[in-house]
Amino acid sequence: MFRIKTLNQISPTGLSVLDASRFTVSDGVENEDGVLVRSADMQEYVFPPALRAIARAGAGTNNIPVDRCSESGIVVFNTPGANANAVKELAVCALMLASRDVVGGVEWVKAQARAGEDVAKVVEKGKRQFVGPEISGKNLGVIGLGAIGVQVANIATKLGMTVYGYDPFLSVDAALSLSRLVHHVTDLTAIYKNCDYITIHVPQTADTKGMLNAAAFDQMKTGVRVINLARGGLVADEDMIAALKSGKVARYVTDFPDNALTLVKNVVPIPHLGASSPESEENCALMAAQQLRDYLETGNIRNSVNLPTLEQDWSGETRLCIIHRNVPNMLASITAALSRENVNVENMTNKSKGNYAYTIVDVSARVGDAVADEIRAISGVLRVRVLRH
Ligand SMILES: NC(=O)C1=CN([C@@H]2O[C@H](COP(=O)(O)OP(=O)(O)OC[C@H]3O[C@@H](n4cnc5c(N)ncnc54)[C@H](O)[C@@H]3O)[C@@H](O)[C@H]2O)C=CC1
Ligand SMILES: O=C(O)CCC(=O)C(=O)O
Repeated sequence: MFRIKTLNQISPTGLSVLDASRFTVSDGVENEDGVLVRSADMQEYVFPPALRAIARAGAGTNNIPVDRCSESGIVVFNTPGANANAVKELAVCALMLASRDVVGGVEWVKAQARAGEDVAKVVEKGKRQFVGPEISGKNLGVIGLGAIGVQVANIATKLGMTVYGYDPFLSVDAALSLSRLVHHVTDLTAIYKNCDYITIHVPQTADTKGMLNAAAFDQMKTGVRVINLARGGLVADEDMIAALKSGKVARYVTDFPDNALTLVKNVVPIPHLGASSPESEENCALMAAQQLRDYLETGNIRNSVNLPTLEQDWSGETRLCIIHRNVPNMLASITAALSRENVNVENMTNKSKGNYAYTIVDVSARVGDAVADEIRAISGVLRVRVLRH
């Protein structure tokens, strides 16, 4: 029986793949084998001894201490692309909110009604103050052309915008999905200099934190409209507030409001709704739960952010799943340990990702803990699991 702890509300459709005969799922289980999480902050999370995997039902993993997980042999999964359509649709809405002062107008109409005014009459007089430009014919810069950025760039071309896209690590899949109408630029300056609207869709990492700062705003057009549905930390708050006050930035639509920003004029704060559609919540939960289930039951890894994708069909009686550092001599040490114990290897696969690697060894015998302990003792091995067919 595997114990799965949920740290956020996870769609029941996703949880339904965790069969109750093999999985106990709740927010109260202890010494959990796996965690299902959305945005809960796990940075200070104390890992219980049994914890082997964390599945993020979503894209961003900056709420998870990924380096600490890797060092503890804990696999971190996410669900690439599963919520991209929901974010794309909110990005279209954000383009409108960045242009037309719908939010200001709605607040004003309600205030008129509260003040006892005849709303139907006053709107015609008052609406002038909420005029905003159309997006058609304007330039949009998309920073980050991953699952979301590509979809936003493509749909914006259909809304009559001229689109510039920037991503120094553009994947082949993303490049193939990108409309040929999108101008792919290799320098952020091209985005800053040319664009009336800029939307950012990159992960928050040490490299991207605060990338939209005073130096970036200085290069942008006066009156630029900025959309951030990615992460709050990508934008330097103080610099954004100064840019809004000076008129450099005409409006800032953010899915990550905080107290410093929320009441500043021309900020449109959205309560992190990017992935909040039933479709996206189901897609993410399903993918996260399936990946977690498969890893716990078979050792196969799909869509991990800290370990390679590695799937091997079962062949043999016992499966050894070994997470180790990506350094020379590991495979030789593992196979030497197996041959010392007279264990025959049926099938073996090894793959690496950055500083870490993963090896699955299927062996014909029903091996015991002694073999696993011998492999655990190899310098560079971080975690060994023994699964039986
Ligand atoms: N508001 C919300 O509810 C949601 C927010 N997000 C956020 O959006 C981010 C992007 O999501 P996806 O597109 O699904 O991820 P993705 O991993 O498919 O795409 C991210 C892209 O950013 C690019 N990138 C990385 N560093 C860059 C840099 N310095 N400059 C330009 N491009 C850079 C990568 O090469 C990649 O193509 C997530 O990391 C997450 O933080 C994602 C889903 C929902
Ligand atoms: O689970 C959510 O609602 C947030 C989604 C998100 O921010 C992400 O997938 O990175």
